[in-house]
Amino acid sequence: MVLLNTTIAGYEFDNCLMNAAGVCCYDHEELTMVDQSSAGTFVTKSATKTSREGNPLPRYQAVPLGSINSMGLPNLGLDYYLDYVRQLEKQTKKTYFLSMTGLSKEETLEMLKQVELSDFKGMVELNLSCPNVPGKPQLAYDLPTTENLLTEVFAFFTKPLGVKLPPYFDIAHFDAAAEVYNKFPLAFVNCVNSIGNGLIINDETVVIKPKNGFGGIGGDYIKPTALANVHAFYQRLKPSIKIIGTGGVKTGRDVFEHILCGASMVQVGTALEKEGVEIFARLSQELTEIMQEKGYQTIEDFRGKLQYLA
Ligand SMILES: O=C1NC(=O)NC(C(=O)O)N1
Repeated sequence: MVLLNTTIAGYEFDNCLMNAAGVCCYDHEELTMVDQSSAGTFVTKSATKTSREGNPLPRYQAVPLGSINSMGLPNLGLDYYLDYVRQLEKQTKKTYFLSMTGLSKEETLEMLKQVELSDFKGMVELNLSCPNVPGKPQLAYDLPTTENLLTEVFAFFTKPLGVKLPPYFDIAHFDAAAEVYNKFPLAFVNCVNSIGNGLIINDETVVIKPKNGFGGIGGDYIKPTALANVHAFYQRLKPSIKIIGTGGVKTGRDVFEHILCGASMVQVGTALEKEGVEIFARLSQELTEIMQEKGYQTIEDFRGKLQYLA
């Protein structure tokens, strides 16, 4: 009997699959679709203190090998998502993820203080990596500022909290970033957000309007980078900090590889946008078949057990 359950920060999930923030999670309708699918849970669209329109359209384009987006954090505001999840928590034992990101340190701290004072029972995914707000850098590429923020966060925040990270590309950066994250009681790190500021061209024109076409890249293009970030942090972080793997997942084999690299949970973005929530049942079935073939009962039988060449 194969089981796809997983645990993060003492919270049990009956399935190790969920949406990636930003995909199928903008409003009650989309969140309900994920909640009622085979996914183990959902994460909300990254919330800011107040609702945001986001960037001008067209701001998302699917392409054969993935996607490009420069949404610009369109969302309905923290209260909308917090109230919705708190209502759901009254009806079920499931643990949900609330994604958020302030456009300033003050805004981030203010939102987290509001969550801390609420009866929210789930986990926070603090997005430190949005590449698409013009003029705003991907915070987690600035490690001193990130360390300063997390120091102020954990001075008061006691609920489970993880961070959504951008992809790093240099071993020295994996080392330096892990050194920072290991200083904090993080529940998880989520590797990776889209690869920021890519460019996709159709004939002679960019395909999205914001930032002259520059946008975050997802899908097949980013799986090698996503797997490397999952494994690099799995190798470097203290065991209490779990890894969520995101990036390039569209088959059960992709899920298997993320877990092999060390992921305890796997999020689906671009492929979910393309296929809809039925993808979770398909991925679960495909992963189950792979595990059965290999004689694995649970994901712990192979999580992190990527083999190297002698
Ligand atoms: O963190 C984010 N990553 C993305 O790729 N896009 C969204 C956005 O633009 O809102 N945010």
